[in-house]
Amino acid sequence: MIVTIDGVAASGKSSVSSGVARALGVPYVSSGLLYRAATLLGLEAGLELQNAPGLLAYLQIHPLRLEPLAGGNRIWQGERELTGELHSTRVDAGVSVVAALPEVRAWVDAQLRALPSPFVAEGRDMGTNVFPHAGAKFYLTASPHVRAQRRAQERPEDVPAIEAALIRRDALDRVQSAPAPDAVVIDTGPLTLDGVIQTILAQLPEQQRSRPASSV
Ligand SMILES: Nc1ncnc2c1ncn2[C@@H]1O[C@H](COP(=O)(O)OP(=O)(O)O)[C@@H](O)[C@H]1O
Ligand SMILES: Nc1ccn([C@H]2C[C@H](O)[C@@H](COP(=O)(O)OP(=O)(O)O)O2)c(=O)n1
Repeated sequence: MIVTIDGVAASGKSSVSSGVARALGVPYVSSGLLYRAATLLGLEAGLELQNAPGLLAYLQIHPLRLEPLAGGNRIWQGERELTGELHSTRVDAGVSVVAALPEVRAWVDAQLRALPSPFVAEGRDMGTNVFPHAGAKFYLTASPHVRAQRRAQERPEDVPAIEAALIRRDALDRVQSAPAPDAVVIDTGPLTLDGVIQTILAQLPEQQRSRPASSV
């Protein structure tokens, strides 16, 4: 079975997906990391981020490999691990431009659809576009201020600067970020991380919840 967890930036998608995936004993798949890695490579290559043909040609020559694990996803370009470089302010600022390119979206979607299920997939359009037949779909929200306060633990900027950047990115990502009509929408603002994870686990079909945890 595929479980999708979509939502706005810093709503808790990757932390929640990791917790749900661990409980189910399956990997989780971070689609955002592929957009982030494409952005990093485009910036490093000095490409205009709107230049879809140039970016795709570069990605064909330097393919990326996503390693989905329950504990955290890793991403590689050959022997080089990019994971630790993907959550910088510079990548945050450029990634929405890259994610708006239909050619790049098709490239990401093809990689995701080639992955063997079961898994938990997180991003923006997992439940709408990439895995519309997923067995369970969730969509996480929280106010920009709550999200900025959370992100401030991980970024050097202060809360107002992070909040402004999140609002800007919400607007740029809006097209692909609508919840699936059959997704359960969860406001994570009043909940702890574990509270969100338990809310999702409680709504999964019984046979899914009782899967023994494996060592993924
Ligand atoms: N319900 C929650 N309560 C408090 N902090 C949370 C909650 N959900 C996520 N966080 C924290 O907020 C930050 C952003 O979460 P993350 O999983 O990276 O979000 P996303 O993948 O949507 O960008 C992380 O530091 C995470 O630990
Ligand atoms: N399925 C997806 C996943 C991410 N994106 C875009 C939107 C976001 O701005 C970036 C980065 O997404 P990611 O989930 O890694 O990060 P945030 O939670 O937004 O901080 O990629 C997308 O358009 N579609």
